[in-house]
Amino acid sequence: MAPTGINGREAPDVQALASGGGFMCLEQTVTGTSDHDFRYELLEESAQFLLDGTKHRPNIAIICGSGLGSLATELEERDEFPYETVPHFPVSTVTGHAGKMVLGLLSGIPVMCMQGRFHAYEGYPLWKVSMPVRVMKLMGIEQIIVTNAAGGLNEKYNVGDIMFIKDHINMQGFAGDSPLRGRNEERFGPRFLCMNNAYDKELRSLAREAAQQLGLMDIVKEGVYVMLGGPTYETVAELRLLSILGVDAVGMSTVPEVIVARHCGMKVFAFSLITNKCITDYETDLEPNHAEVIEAANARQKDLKELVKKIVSKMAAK
Ligand SMILES: O=P(O)(O)O[C@H]1O[C@H](CO)[C@@H](O)[C@H]1O
Ligand code: HPA
Repeated sequence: MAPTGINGREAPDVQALASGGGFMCLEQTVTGTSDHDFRYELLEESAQFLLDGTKHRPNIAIICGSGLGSLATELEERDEFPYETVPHFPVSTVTGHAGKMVLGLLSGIPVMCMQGRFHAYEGYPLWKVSMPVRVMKLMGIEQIIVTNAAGGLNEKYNVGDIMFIKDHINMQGFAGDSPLRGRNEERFGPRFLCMNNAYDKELRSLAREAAQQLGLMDIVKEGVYVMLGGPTYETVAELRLLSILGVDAVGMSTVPEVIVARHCGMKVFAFSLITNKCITDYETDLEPNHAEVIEAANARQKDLKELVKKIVSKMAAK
């Protein structure tokens, strides 16, 4: 019988781990927070399951943020895979995140959409939040569009603005956490990863071109995103601090996905839809809430769909 470990779980085979038999963080195993989903072979199983269920072979993926999932409904000849049916996948628990992988054609171009993402505040470790990105890589994805809903901290931003992300501040990284924490999987990428060009300049320039052609440039901004752990919105003091740090938009996602995408060599374009203005003074009764986030996302739905379609066409043509 296998020896029983912490919390009645099977004790980790430390020797196998040390010799590379399993790709999980030893500490996660010992603390009982890993359920072994991190192993390369299991990610291959998720990827193979999706490939077996569709004829589409996309090179481009889109992660849909809060309220932005209807982008996936634009896909033609859709194949949909609820997360609970995909081997080794976590499930989405947040309103505005349908929880499906959708493959199909966007303006005739094969794409893959994550209609709903995973967040750290749902209880997932960062590696699990971002594991679908590795599954995408194993399916052939080379370019990814990461979208989110975010609070506008830059005073010049209005609700409904679209901020192309040019850089981020990885707050979790400051505190010692990372989706890449643990033994490095060389089959995906290097142990030490540079992040100074994480957001691809060429893709951003294509996106600007697309926005220009659609007459959207007056609502397009370019700025710095920060991910906080959530699920609380920020205090006034926290927002004032972030403002001093040079943050333009505040959210609770995206950064782990971008880190993992860059680790495995994908090109990244990302944008935030500004769904609310961050409240930086004490003299107000206004309070941010998720309903307004979804409402603002719905209001900008049409423009976003057009923009993403055009960007995808340009990405496919380059
Ligand atoms: O980042 P996405 O998933 O778009 O969602 C944003 O909206 C939610 C808060 O209203 C948080 O989940 C935040 O991260
Ligand atoms: N703060 C953090 N996350 C968010 C916000 C916000 O104001 N709006 C949408 N997601």
